[in-house]
Amino acid sequence: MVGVVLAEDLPDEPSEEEFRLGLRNGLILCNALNKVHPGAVPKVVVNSGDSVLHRDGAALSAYQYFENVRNFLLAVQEIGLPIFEASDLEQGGKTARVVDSVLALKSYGEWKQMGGHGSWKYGGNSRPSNSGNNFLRKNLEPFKNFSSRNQPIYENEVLCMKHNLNGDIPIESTEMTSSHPLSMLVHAVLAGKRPEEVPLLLESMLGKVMEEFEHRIATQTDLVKTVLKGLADSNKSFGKQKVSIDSPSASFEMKMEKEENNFIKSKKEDCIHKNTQEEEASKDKILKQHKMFEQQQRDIQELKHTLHTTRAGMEFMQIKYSEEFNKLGKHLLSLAHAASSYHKVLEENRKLYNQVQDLKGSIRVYCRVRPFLPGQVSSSTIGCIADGHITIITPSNHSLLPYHPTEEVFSDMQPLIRSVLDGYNICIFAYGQTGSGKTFTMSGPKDLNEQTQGVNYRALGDLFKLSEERRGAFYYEISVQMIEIYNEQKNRAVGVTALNDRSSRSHSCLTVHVQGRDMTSGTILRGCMHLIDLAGSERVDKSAVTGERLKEAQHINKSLSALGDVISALAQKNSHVPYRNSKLTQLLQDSLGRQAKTLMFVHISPEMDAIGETITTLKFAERVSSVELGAARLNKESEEVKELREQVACLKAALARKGGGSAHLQNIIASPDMPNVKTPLPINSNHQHGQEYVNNQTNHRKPMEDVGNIEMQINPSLRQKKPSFDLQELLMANDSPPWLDSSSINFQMGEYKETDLGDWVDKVMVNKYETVIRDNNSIRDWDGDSTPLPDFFYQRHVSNMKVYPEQPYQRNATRRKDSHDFDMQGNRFYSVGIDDSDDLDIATSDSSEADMLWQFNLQNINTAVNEDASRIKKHQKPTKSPDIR
Ligand SMILES: Nc1ncnc2c1ncn2[C@@H]1O[C@H](COP(=O)(O)OP(=O)(O)OP(=O)(O)O)[C@@H](O)[C@H]1O
Repeated sequence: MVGVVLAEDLPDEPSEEEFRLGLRNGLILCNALNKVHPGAVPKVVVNSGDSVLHRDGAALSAYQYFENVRNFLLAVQEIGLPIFEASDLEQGGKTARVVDSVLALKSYGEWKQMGGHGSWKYGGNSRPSNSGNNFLRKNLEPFKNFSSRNQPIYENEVLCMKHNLNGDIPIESTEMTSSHPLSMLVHAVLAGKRPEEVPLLLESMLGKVMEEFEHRIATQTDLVKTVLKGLADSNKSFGKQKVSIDSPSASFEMKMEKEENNFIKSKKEDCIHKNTQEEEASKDKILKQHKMFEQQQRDIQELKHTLHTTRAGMEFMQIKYSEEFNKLGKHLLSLAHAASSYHKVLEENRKLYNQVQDLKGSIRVYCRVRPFLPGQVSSSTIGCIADGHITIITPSNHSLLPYHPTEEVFSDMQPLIRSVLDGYNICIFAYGQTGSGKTFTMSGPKDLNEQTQGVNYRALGDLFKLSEERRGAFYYEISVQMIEIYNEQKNRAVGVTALNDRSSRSHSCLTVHVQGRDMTSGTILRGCMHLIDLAGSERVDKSAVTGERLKEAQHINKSLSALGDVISALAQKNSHVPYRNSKLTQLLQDSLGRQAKTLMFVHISPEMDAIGETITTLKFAERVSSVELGAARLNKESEEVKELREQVACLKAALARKGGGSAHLQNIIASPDMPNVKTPLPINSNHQHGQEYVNNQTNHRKPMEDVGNIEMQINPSLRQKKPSFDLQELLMANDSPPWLDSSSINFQMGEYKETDLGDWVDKVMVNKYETVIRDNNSIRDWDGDSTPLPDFFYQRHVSNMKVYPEQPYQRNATRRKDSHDFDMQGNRFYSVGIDDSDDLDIATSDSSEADMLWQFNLQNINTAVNEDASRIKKHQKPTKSPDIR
């Protein structure tokens, strides 16, 4: 209410002592009273000096101190509010009375603020009363203890009291000075009474007073007991309270005790509340800890479960691991085995590599001199063979050459033969005049035994042996095919000539196909080796042959000439190598050239009368040895080849569904001219079987008279059934050109069937077949049915194929110097010109060219071919030369 007084204010929550000290100078009290009742204290004394006021009041003058408190008390008294004694503001005073007075003042102020309606009542210990008659003055005794100035006040009060009560009462002023209020009350009651009434009045009054006191004491006692009991019940933990009710005389003290009890109670309640809160907090904490504990238990269970699962998994993994480990061990073992085998192969290849380097760039040429035959007594023309030079000596000199058995010869060429297993194409052929020992080298003598075995046997034996050694690193399939080219046909023939009673009249071709699969990498290696025992070159006049023999000789010489041409073209690095000029060179195409390793055995005879042939042969050998072929190519199977194989398989399957002519086509597909297609010849890879096969083949070599074709030669009608593919015959048999008329093809194929040609398929058959494919984009069976071809086959095979004419066409074409490639483009044929005017001169200087002429009008046939084929029917009727047939 009063705000800050003298720069100091009471604290917000002052202690009792602070409260007392704050009120001690009376400034707050006076100001507060003035606020409530303006002008109640007209003059409030404020410290005039500069000294700072202290709560202990040391700086205050007694005057100031007393004046304010006195004025306050007087004013309050005037209003009718409960008062206190000035000493209550001193240390040890009863502050409860001060508090009561202040609270009464506060209540009074609030009542006035509300308008002051009605009578103001205060619920404190003292009840103010506006009634002057009922007013009980307070004991002002304490003021007497102050300065002398107290006396006037006291006196004034007494006077005032006298005046107020009853001035008429004849009471002595000294009695009126009785300090006890009760005396004043008594005086007031007794005033004006008669003396005889006083005892009764006093008795009655005292009785009532006693009643009232007793009643109040009882009430207060009950109240205190109730409170104490409640406190004791609710706060046993705080100990017993010592409550004294021995002083029922002081209501203020009781009130204060009550307040104190209330305060204590509230404090205790606060403590209880605080404890309760702490307990609740503790409970919450425990609850949380319990929940956390439970959660941890669950987590532990989960972890245990996970651990169990993981352990089981680990055990399972361990088992699996040990199994895998065992498997791996086995696998490693096999790999180690394969690796060791592979290393062996590598080692071997390394050795071979040097030999390959030796061979690189040239055809290896061996020269073998046949020794004199038993019974022959003659001087050798061969003087010395050393350092690549062969000395031919004159008859006057004689020389004895060291004899080299076939075993020794073979060991020298063995690495070359072995390279077929590494995917190289090999060509070994024996060249030489008749009787010079070609067959002896390649196959062996008549009385064959292990020592006299020729190169063929030894090569096959070695290949099988080597493939067996490489087992584990490589898997080999070895196939063998035997072909003999007689008069540019299918056949083997031997006959008696003047120079050799067992003269080979055909070229014998033993071909070994090898397919090896690298067990480690899966790479496919393909190699093929031709072992060729050529028919003997001879001077026609010397061999004294006529008729068929002469013709044979001419064919032989011509094919050897073609071989010479190929060699020559290779030597000159011509872009075109005339492989197609003979069956022999066609057959050797993939093994005689820039992709293969070639070895030629040149055989010469030691006889003096063979010196001419010997020199010719050696010149040919010299020519051959000068050929540079370059590095041989390794035949590794690429993806494309794999695809081709699959396509061929598809094709075969498609043909198989059609039946009939599929077998023929399979033969065609499997022919040596089909690149990278495995031959269908069923050769067992077993060594023994292979040898037996070759033995059988050798055993089947019979004198010319014994073979069927000789018989057929004797009987021309039979001969015509052979698939000679004589154009003249064909044209006579069929009006329309064979490549345009399916019937002619059927005829040819039918003829083909009859001859039972085995695995060898004439190129012309392929050509004719291709024609059909090209024309109709389908495969036509012999009976005319057609099977649609897959596009890929057409694109990959047919479109890349060239057509090679049948031999009669070539023979007619040989008359021309110009040459043309045969091609399938536009369904037209172009003649292959063979410039063979010198062919026969190469190997057979005195061959009769007239005998080689074919009585066929080349101009006519070319015209017919290049123009409308149908016109051939009408206009082309070639005449047959009587010299030929
Ligand atoms: N190196 C040799 N050692 C012993 N005899 C040999 C030798 N070479 C060849 N002969 C014998 O010479 C004869 C003729 O040999 P071979 O038949 O092998 O000759 P060729 O060149 O094949 O003849 P053709 O070309 O006429 O077939 C045979 O009796 C053969 O045994």
